[in-house]
Amino acid sequence: MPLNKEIQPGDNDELTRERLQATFDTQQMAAALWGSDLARKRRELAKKVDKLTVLHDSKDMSFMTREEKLSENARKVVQMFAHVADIVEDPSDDAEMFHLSSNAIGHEGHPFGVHFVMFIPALKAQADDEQREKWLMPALGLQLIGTYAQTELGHGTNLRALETMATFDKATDEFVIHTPTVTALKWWPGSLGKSSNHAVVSANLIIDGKSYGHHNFMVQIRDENTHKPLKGITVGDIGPKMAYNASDNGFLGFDHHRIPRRNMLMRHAKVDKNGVYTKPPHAKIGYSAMVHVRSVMIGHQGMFLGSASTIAIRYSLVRRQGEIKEGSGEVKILDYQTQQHRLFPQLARAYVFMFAGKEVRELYQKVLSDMEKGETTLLADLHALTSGLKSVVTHLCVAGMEQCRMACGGHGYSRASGIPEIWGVAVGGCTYEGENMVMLLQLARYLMKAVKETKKGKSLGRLVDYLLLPQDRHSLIGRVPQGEYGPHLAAFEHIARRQIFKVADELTKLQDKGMSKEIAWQKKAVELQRAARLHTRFYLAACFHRKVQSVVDGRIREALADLYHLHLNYELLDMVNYALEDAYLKADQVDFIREDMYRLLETIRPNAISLVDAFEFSDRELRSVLGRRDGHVYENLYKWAKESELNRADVLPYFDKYLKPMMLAARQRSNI
Ligand SMILES: CCCCCCCC/C=C\CCCCCCCCCCCCCCCC(=O)SCCNC(=O)CCNC(=O)[C@H](O)C(C)(C)COP(=O)(O)OP(=O)(O)OC[C@H]1O[C@@H](n2cnc3c(N)ncnc32)[C@H](O)[C@@H]1OP(=O)(O)O
Ligand SMILES: Cc1cc2nc3c(=O)[nH]c(=O)nc-3n(C[C@H](O)[C@H](O)[C@H](O)COP(=O)(O)OP(=O)(O)OC[C@H]3O[C@@H](n4cnc5c(N)ncnc54)[C@H](O)[C@@H]3O)c2cc1C
Repeated sequence: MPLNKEIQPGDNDELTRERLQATFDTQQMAAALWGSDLARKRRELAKKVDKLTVLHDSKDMSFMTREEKLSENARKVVQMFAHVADIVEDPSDDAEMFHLSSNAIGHEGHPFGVHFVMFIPALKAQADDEQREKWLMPALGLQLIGTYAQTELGHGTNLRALETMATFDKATDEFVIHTPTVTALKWWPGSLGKSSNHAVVSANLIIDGKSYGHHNFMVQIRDENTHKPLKGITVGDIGPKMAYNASDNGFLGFDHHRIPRRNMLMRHAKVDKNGVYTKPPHAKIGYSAMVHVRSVMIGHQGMFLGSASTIAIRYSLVRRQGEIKEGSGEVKILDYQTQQHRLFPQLARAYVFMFAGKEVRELYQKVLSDMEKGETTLLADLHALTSGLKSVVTHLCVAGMEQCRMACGGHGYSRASGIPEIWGVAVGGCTYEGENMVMLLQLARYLMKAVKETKKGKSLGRLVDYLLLPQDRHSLIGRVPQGEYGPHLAAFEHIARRQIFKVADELTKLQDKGMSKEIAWQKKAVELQRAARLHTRFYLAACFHRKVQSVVDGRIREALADLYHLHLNYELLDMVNYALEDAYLKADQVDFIREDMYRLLETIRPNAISLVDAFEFSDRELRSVLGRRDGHVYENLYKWAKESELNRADVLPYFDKYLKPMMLAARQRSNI
């Protein structure tokens, strides 16, 4: 059977020649990336969105004001829901809906962003059956628009310091929600500023003067008809951000606002009409909406990096600049080793982040179904895994996207490339859902506990089983036949294990000297977050290995294995100091890794375009002139620039108002 190579009439010949070199079928690679069912659904929904003009951007968002962006995306999201039954197979499938939303709306936000990402998951996990009936059904049916209001002006990370109060009033069977200080104002919730009319609000539960810590409450914030804030509620937009400006992130304050007792989400923790409090089965069960987003972020961040890699690699095959051999003509910039070294490792990361995203979602679903039965054993594992992945993946994604931008030279800096907006959205991920450093330290806590168990000969969980294995003193990289990469993966494991035990020992030594546990933790915090990063990077490499092993088609497995081996080499070199510290690797082995990496760059080069085609991002979804599938970049860059609002007239008023008078005056002075 001929291989599918994504060639279409009207494509730039350069790209067609590139595509013809592929050693694999791109649709089969797409199936490996997304899963065959989702890959098919994505392809079909993209075609349908192409035909539905009401879902198309009315103009490029780069040329819009913030209010125009909000209005445009509100229009599109409403149209999207109006046509949803004709476009997707299963509107309750988050993945399918997310891809529809990426195609039709893009990534700059819309009024239902946090509604679907946090508000609904919070209700699913934390509302009891009666409450689900009351709010979840209307929320799914779009009868209300919700947000998740947890962060305050004064505190986002330290949830124990949140100040918003929910004081139980036994006499009226109500909670009084109150914002006692300016720092207690809710700050940041997506779509809160101008769009939402309901919020899941985190507030300190106070009964008879005793605080029970923060819990989640359903609060209606705006009138359903007039959309005006309800009495006792102050709400508004927090202003423009680095990116994500079609979202109205907002502030929210309460002045002794009363809600019924049954508005506390009571699936796990409960308060009865006498003010008797029932504890949840796990203290952090109320954090489940955050864990949900962390788990979905991994794959989505992989998509962002995949988008940037697609843009940069396609453009690098159209752009010619300079000669490698004098007189032989200008080369495609992707033929430079430096360009390949800049881009292919990012492509490999995008692949593994998407694979890890899939694995972590499976674990999340398992934990969620366990939670339904009151079983919470795996919650700590999931929290540790998502905390580490969330932090490492967002950090590497934005670093990788910046490489992609720079790899596009000047045009990468233009919004026409599409990279600045997705970079801006992705970089937010380093902060939202738990600031990265803080979340790494959460994983480090788990790892330190795991060390304690290991010393008793036990494992804390599957993710840390490797801590029980003995440490090898020397790596076998370069000492086994070429083409065997087991020792590379073993090196990731070695580096992670060594750092984890090293910092655990250092903590013990400090405490043995009389230092408190908390101060010792502070003294070793940087080393602890390093341990968490190394553990996560080992997890990612092992995940890539599992994926390659699972692929049945030989051609796909071979092409994926090239990316996997490049990933092993590139990441090991990035962390090589850890392996040199204890002479686990020797200089000749590091040279071996480098040379193998350069070899792999050459091997991957002919497959480069098909490896990015396999993401199957439609042009509508990519929103990039540089990353166009057909490769017709230059004529379209010119067309795009002409759309700039500055080109509406040859002379703009500011010239007559400021510059002309200044120049006239200068000329007059020089004539005197
Ligand atoms: C229109 C159609 C659309 C369709 C859409 C379809 C669906 C699409 C789906 C998803 C899309 C997803 C994203 C897509 C990307 C798009 C781009 C833009 C989107 C923007 C959206 C942004 C949303 C962002 C929202 C937010 O940011 S909400 C606020 C988040 N806030 C935080 O994360 C706060 C961080 N802080 C904390 O979590 C905690 O305070 C802390 C740091 C963990 C410490 O907590 P605490 O003080 O309470 O605990 P400790 O004392 O430190 O620890 C005690 C023990 O508890 C353990 N622990 C802590 N947390 C947990 C947990 N969650 N689970 C389990 N255990 C936990 C901890 O480990 C300690 O254990 P111990 O054993 O060591 O004692
Ligand atoms: C785009 C975007 C969307 C958001 N959407 C929402 C939303 O819908 N709902 C919502 O409730 N919130 C939302 N947020 C808020 C977000 O969750 C918080 O900003 C985030 O959790 C970080 O908290 P912070 O702002 O308090 O940072 P801070 O904690 O003030 O972080 C500042 C610095 O202090 C360090 N630091 C803080 N604590 C520690 C510690 N214990 N140990 C070591 N270092 C520490 C951090 O590492 C960081 O370097 C959003 C934020 C963004 C950017």
